Amino acid sequence: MDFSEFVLMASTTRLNEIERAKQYADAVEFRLDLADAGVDALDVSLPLPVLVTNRVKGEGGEAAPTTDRLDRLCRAVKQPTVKAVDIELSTLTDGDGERVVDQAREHDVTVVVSTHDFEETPNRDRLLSLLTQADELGDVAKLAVTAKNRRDALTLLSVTEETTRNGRTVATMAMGEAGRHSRVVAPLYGSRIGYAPLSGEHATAPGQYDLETFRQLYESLR
Ligand SMILES: O=C1C[C@@](O)(C(=O)O)C[C@@H](O)[C@@H]1O
Repeated sequence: MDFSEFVLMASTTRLNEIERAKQYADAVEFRLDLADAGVDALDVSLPLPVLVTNRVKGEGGEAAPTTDRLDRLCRAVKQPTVKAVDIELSTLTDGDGERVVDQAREHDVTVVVSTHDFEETPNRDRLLSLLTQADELGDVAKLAVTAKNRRDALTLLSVTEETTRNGRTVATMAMGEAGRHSRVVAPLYGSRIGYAPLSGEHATAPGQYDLETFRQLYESLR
């Protein structure tokens, strides 16, 4: 997956949902940290390409910050169905996430370098700096922040437009109610990934649209 165009990810913990997701999604985000199944569940052929995420606690996930978390990601990228892997920027700058990137490179798997802020939307300079750092360490620079008001959403959209114009591949979204619309609008400004659960009750982040709604809104806007 090269993310040269927008990719709508069905975000899921259950790979048997893929058949249903196929109707609306371009790919699947498998949330290893939230799933009952382990890496072995990926050892099958699936109808959509998989982005694997093993989100650490503190960035919206359930995985403890152990070497086992990264071992699982390293094993996952060896599965032929896995075409992209998510690793947090903080794991690359303060942790030992580099080996996940090395393993991904070896298996021709795209690296999404992510940052999450569940409290607020940092200022414009900080957003630009996070996206620039992430872009330098991976293939897609991803930023999920919390918008408290429309101005926050606008800041994120503006940063998305600027970084895309400068040739970077980014994925952005504002979590929470005030930023909800940004999930379907950000792709118009260059964001290359949207995340949506098959149904609202299985949301993996605040303010997500369900998959069908996301697809419909996106198609009607673009
Ligand atoms: O990091 C992201 C983005 C996300 O947090 C969102 O806001 O849609 C959803 C997560 O599943 C994914 O790993």
